[in-house]
Amino acid sequence: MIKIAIFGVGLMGGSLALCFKGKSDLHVVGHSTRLSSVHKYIERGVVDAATTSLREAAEDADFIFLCVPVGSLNDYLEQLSELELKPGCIITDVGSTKSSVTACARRLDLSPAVFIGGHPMAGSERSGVEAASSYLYENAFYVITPDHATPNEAVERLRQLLELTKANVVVVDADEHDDIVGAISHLPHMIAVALTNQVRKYNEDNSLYSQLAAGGFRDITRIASSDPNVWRDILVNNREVMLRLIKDWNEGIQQFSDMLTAGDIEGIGEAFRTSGEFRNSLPERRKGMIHSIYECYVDVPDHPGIIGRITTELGNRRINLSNIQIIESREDVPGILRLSFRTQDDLDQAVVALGELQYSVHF
Ligand SMILES: NC(=O)C1=CN([C@@H]2O[C@H](COP(=O)(O)OP(=O)(O)OC[C@H]3O[C@@H](n4cnc5c(N)ncnc54)[C@H](O)[C@@H]3O)[C@@H](O)[C@H]2O)C=CC1
Ligand SMILES: O=C(O)C(=O)Cc1ccc(O)cc1
Repeated sequence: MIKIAIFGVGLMGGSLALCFKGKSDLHVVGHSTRLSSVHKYIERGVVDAATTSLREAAEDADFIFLCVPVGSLNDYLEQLSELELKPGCIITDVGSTKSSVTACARRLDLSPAVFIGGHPMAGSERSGVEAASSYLYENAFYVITPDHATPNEAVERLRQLLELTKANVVVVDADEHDDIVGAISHLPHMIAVALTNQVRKYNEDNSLYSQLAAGGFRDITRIASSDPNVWRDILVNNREVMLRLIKDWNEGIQQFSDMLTAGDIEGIGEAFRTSGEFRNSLPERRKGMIHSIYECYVDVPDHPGIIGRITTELGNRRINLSNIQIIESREDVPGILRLSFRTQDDLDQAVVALGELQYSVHF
C-alpha cells in the first residue's frame, strides 16, 4: 500500500486527494490542525482517513503533499524535518511560489526524505474542499522544480504518481518559475483587485457602476474574488518579483497616459494591435498554462424556458454540462449562454447537437 499524506485538504489538496483516492494500492490521509476540518474531509469522502496529528499523517507516508498557503510551507517543512520519515518519502507542495520553499528545503536536513517543489498551474478563484474536483488538473501544466541534487529516481516516482491527475508535468527552475508566474498570474491578480477596488469606491457614490458592470469588467476581475489568505501570502512571498513587475506595469500605464495627453491615436491603436496579436497567438486554453475549460457560447433569444430547453436537449443526449452562465439578458436582445463541460468530447458533442438545433455557437 502506498500512503499519501495531504496537508491542507482545500481546493488544491482536495482535488489531488480525489485524483488518488480509490486507486488500488493508494491510501490517502488528510491532515488539518482543526478537528472540524478533519471531520469534514471524512464526511465528504475526499480522503480515506484524516487526522489532526502531524506525526500520524507523516509517518510511513510515501508521499507528502503540502497544500497550505505559501506562508505556512516553511513551517511545515521544519516540523517534518524533526520527524522520522520513511526512507525515500517524497515531500512536495503545490504552492504558487517556488524559490523560498525550495531554498528552505535545501537548508533543512529532510533526509531520508526528498523534497521536490511543485505547482499545478490550475485552480480557480474558489477555495476550500467544497470546490475540489478530480478534474481540476486534467490537461493543465504541473510544474515541478527539482534541482541538481534531486535524485532522478525520486523525480520519476513523483511523475508517475502525478499521471493520475492527467496533468502535463514540466520541470522548471524555481527562480525562473517565480519570475514567469509573477507576470502571468500574480500581477494579473493584483491588477484585478486594484481595478475592482477602484470601481468599488466609485460605486459607493453611484450604484450604477455595479449595475452596468458587464462582460469586460467581469472577465478581467473574476480572479479578484480569490481567497484573501492564499493571495496575501503569494504576493508577499514573491515580493521582489512583484515590485519589479509593478515598475514595468506603471511604465505601461504611463505610456497610455502620455498617448492620451498627446492625442496619439496611432499609438493607442498600435497598443491594441500588438496586444491582440499576442493574445490571439496564445496556446488554446485547454493546452495553456491555466486549467482546461471546455466551453462554448450560444446565442439565445431571451424568452422563458430557453435554458431549460437547452439543458434538456443536452441531457437527452447524455452530454454532461459542468456549468452554465447567462452572460447578457435584456428584453428583446439575444442573450449569450456560456456552457462549460468537463471534457473535450462533451463539448464536441454539444456543439454538434446545438448546431443541429439551429443555435448559433461560438468560442
Ligand atoms: N487557488 C488556486 O487556484 C491555486 C492555489 N495554489 C496554491 O495551493 C495552496 C493551497 O491553496 P488552495 O487550495 O487554493 O487554498 P484553500 O483555502 O482551498 O486550502 C488551503 C488549506 O490549507 C489550510 N490552511 C489554511 N491556512 C493554514 C495555515 N495557516 N496553516 C495550516 N493550514 C492552513 C486550510 O484549512 C485548507 O485546508 C496555496 O499554497 C496556493 O498558493 C496553487 C495553484 C492554484
Ligand atoms: O483562476 C484562475 O484563473 C487562476 O489563475 C488559478 C490559479 C491560481 C493560482 C495559481 O498559482 C495558479 C492558478
